[in-house]
Amino acid sequence: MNIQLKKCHGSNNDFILIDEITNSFSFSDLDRENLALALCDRNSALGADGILFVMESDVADAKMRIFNADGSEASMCGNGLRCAGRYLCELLQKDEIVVETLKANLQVKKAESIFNQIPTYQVEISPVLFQLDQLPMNLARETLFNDKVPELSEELLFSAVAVPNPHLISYVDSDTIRSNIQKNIAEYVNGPNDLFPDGVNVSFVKFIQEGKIYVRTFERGVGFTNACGTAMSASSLISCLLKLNSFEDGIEVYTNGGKVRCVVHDYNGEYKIDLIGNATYLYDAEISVEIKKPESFTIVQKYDLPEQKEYEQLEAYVKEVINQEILI
Ligand SMILES: N[C@@H](CCC[C@H](N)C(=O)O)C(=O)O
Repeated sequence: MNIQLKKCHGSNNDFILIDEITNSFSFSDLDRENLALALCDRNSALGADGILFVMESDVADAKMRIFNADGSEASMCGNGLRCAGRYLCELLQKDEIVVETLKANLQVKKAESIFNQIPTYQVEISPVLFQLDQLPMNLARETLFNDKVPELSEELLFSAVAVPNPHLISYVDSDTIRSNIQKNIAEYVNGPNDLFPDGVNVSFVKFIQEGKIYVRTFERGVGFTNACGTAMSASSLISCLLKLNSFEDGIEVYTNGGKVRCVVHDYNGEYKIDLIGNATYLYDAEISVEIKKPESFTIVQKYDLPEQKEYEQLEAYVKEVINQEILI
């Protein structure tokens, strides 16, 4: 069969978007898993952090499902929702829509450009759950907020939160960011282990100054990525709870893949986060693929799209900030 796809990114967290609304593919979940394994493989002709499948929904304007590069399905993807949200807004010719995801129906809207003329979308990140059984994380306590987990480190303080995909967050200094500590912890909790039976996204965060943080994330099902939208949102929330930042104020979140703005809302102890950032199209392509043997897919045609040029200016600016604040 032939599949038309769009390659896109949010903060250089890159995705293959497959439209199951316009095309009636009737994939099974095993097909989606195998497509993710084959098409996201960085040694293949495509390569990506995940596949976004957009579909019809009975309860919202449309549905998005996200499959990680290792074929696992995640309940949410913030950077992916900006890309799928843009695609769906354009398809449905609306500026504001509701998208069904695995665990929640989320608002998406076109927003003012975050930098120059870069296409920018705002997505809702919720629900926010602190109970450890929601991640799940096996510790003999109900929640984990800025506390030690001796199984992981004798020094670092961790917070655990599901938004609703699971995140483990530690605020650290630049030396720790540059060390192998994050890699070792993240590989441990994403391998066979007793603490996180389903794995977890692991972020190390550096507070730069009020309203400005840097986040580096090792994603469950992928490895280190340029950025993770739900991780940037969860890290912003933790920064407010740590009183480093304020609720309702914009927080500029820097990553190796770019910069977004997060606004954390506190509705009487119920939290929601707005994640505002780019949704950039890289190219359109058509592949020929045997669905039972997707690893032997070939590219039939590919059209590069011009948007990345503008994004490169944001990348240059962000690189300067990271060099000053993190590397030195
Ligand atoms: N990159 C995403 C999150 C993708 C899912 C994650 N790897 C998981 O398994 O939870 C984002 O932008 O939020």
